[in-house]
Amino acid sequence: MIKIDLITGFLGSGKTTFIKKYAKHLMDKGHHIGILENDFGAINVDMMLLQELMGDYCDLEMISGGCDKETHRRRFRTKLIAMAMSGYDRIIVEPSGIYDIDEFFDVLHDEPLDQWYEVGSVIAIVDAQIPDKLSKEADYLLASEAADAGRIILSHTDEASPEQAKAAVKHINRALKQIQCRRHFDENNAGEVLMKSTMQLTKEDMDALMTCGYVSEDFQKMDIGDDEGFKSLFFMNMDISREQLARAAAVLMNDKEIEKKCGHIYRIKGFIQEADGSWLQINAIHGQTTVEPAASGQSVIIVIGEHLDEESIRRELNGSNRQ
Ligand SMILES: Nc1nc2c(ncn2[C@@H]2O[C@H](COP(=O)(O)OP(=O)(O)OP(=O)(O)O)[C@@H](O)[C@H]2O)c(=O)[nH]1
Repeated sequence: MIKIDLITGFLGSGKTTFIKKYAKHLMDKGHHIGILENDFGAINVDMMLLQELMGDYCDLEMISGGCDKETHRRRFRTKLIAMAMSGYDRIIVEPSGIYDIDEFFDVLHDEPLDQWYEVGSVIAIVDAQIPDKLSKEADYLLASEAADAGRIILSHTDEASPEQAKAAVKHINRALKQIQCRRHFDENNAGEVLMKSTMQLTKEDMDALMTCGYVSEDFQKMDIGDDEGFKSLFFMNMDISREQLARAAAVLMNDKEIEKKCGHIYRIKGFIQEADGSWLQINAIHGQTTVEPAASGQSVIIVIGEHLDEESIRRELNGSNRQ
């Protein structure tokens, strides 16, 4: 049987960062792995970020999104059928930051996939700096991902205070209660919740994560509709400098007046090209923007959030809202 791992986590929690490390660890152990990027967006930035892993023992596959839930489920299934013939012994699935976890279990329970695959580790990555108040939909995603996880990694703990980390676990428990799930995580127990930055995970941590399994818990489902709430917007070929982008990202994510016009933004990511042709990778979470050189890229800025207004955001990125 091929083992299949699911790595969930809200926008910007650290899934891609974790997968880079986890995949290397699995390859060092002699596994032949496939990474399936299961993204709802039209362009898969994460796929570009994982390119460096590709080689004899690792392949990347992607399900292109921009479709309704049923089509996505069908594409996921078809992809797994093809991947079962490709000689992998372990598959890692990274869904988009907004994901209905049922799709994973339902597809794997159906024939013929149930004959070929067994669920390995279900790992939920939760940002220790998660805001105390989230929308109903965001709380549902948080709880549904935690409910079945074999382990939770509480990421960004290097930036968070111990109180913030405890508050994040309390938040998960509150969200679980809201969906009538009995599962409860102990704020002081390092067993089920690994309180560590994704950058600081050791080989021993990875060994434990490889075998952490999953938990089957019942909870009340919520239908996160295809068109309401969360949205990913793609701004292609923007003529924007790194300074202008950092400024716009800070305003878009922190300014309450701008939020009224543009919507609630959780995440901005993408690439911009410098005048000399080199690429910069942009990552904005918690209203903080980091810009780092990237080996390659595509001229796109992705803005993800709730109730977004595309034109207002475009104007803000162009710096024209305040003129
Ligand atoms: N300080 C700190 N930064 C982190 C940690 N994990 C990830 N990051 C950074 O947070 C940003 C987002 O990380 P990603 O790994 O891209 O997050 P993701 O969950 O794949 O994000 P989405 O693609 O939006 O779903 C990047 O700038 C990472 O370098 C962590 O534990 N600590």
